[in-house]
Amino acid sequence: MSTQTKTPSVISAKPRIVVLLGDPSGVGPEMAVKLLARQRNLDAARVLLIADPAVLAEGERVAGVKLDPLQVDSLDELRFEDGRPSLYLRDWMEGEAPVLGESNERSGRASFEALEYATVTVRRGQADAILFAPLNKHSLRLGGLTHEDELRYMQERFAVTGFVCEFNLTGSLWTSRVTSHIPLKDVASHITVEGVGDAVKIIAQALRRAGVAQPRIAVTGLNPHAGDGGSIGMEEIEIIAPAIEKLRAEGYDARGPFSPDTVFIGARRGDVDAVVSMYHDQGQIAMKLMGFEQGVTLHGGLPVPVATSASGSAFDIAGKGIAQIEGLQQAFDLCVRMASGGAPVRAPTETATA
Ligand SMILES: NC(=O)C1=CN([C@@H]2O[C@H](COP(=O)(O)OP(=O)(O)OC[C@H]3O[C@@H](n4cnc5c(N)ncnc54)[C@H](O)[C@@H]3O)[C@@H](O)[C@H]2O)C=CC1
Ligand SMILES: NCC(=O)COP(=O)(O)O
Repeated sequence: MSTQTKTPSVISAKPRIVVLLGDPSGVGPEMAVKLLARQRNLDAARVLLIADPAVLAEGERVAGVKLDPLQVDSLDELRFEDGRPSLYLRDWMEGEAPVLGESNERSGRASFEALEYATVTVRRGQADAILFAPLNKHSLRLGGLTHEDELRYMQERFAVTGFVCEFNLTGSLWTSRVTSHIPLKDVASHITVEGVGDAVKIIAQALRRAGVAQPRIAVTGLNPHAGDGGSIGMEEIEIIAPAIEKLRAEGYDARGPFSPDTVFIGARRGDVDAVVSMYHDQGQIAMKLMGFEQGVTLHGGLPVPVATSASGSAFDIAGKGIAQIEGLQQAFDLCVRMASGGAPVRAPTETATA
């Protein structure tokens, strides 16, 4: 990898995006290298890649591409050149090449440390957005994460006290969820009027910023067939319907509760702009079936855009060089648009995801 300094060209006010390689044992490094090998991405933003050298080398080997970064020795000396990624190396793997295709503590620690550095650059005012290639939550836990997930970790690092929530986007359809990465057995006890309200309000606000003046939001039930009039559970009658009523009284176009298995039929038709689900898989199974390859996860409620692909660490294909990057590309494009300010946070096309 060359670290030669090229003659600097004029630096524009392009957004500064921190890019992370994701879990070293998965497809993340390969995906990130493939992404940064696309010159148009380097022309669209000022990219700071924060990486372990052994992980980057492995990503380059698998992707079959060598990057030409501008190496910076410390964040105090951070600088950018047009059309070229800046690279800040940290030796988290202690010189060891990643073991591919499994969760392990070393990879988890490296992913976790990278995440921390990314939040530091934002807190220092050196980055406008964060894009990470797929992480692996089990590895993160082995590496020291004690939070529910990376979003709740970043929430703490950014001192955000309000509600945060993953948005999953496929085409022009958005989803948010009342609960996220918690065991299914705990979901019901976390469904509250306030929680439903938060999940609707956060996505309504994001959609308004994206140019949808009065977002139409479908809310799912918790139980099969949305409880079927109370015969399969009472959460719809006692919690979700009252939450929707309250939201409507406050001016939100919230609708439902709808049967979780069929709500996406109308949503796919364009009947609503967003679906708020009660738990992860109610939304994600539908969304991933509709557009796994282009899917994006945006971390709502943080001070800067933080995005990643809807696809994960894919241990089963790590090292094979076949990982697709369309979702990560869409996530990168979304970071560029959002961090550029003013540009609508919308899907660029119906099939693509933002
Ligand atoms: N962007 C992120 O950070 C995400 C991380 N995850 C994490 O990833 C881990 C594994 O999650 P799973 O649910 O097993 O899903 P996964 O997305 O890693 O894999 C599901 C299936 O899709 C295929 N696949 C995934 N990415 C692909 C790509 N880029 N190109 C071609 N095929 C691909 C895999 O080979 C596998 O058959 C978990 O720890 C999860 O938390 C999951 C989703 C997003
Ligand atoms: N934080 C990224 C992430 O968890 C993406 O996966 P998903 O839970 O939204 O499917």
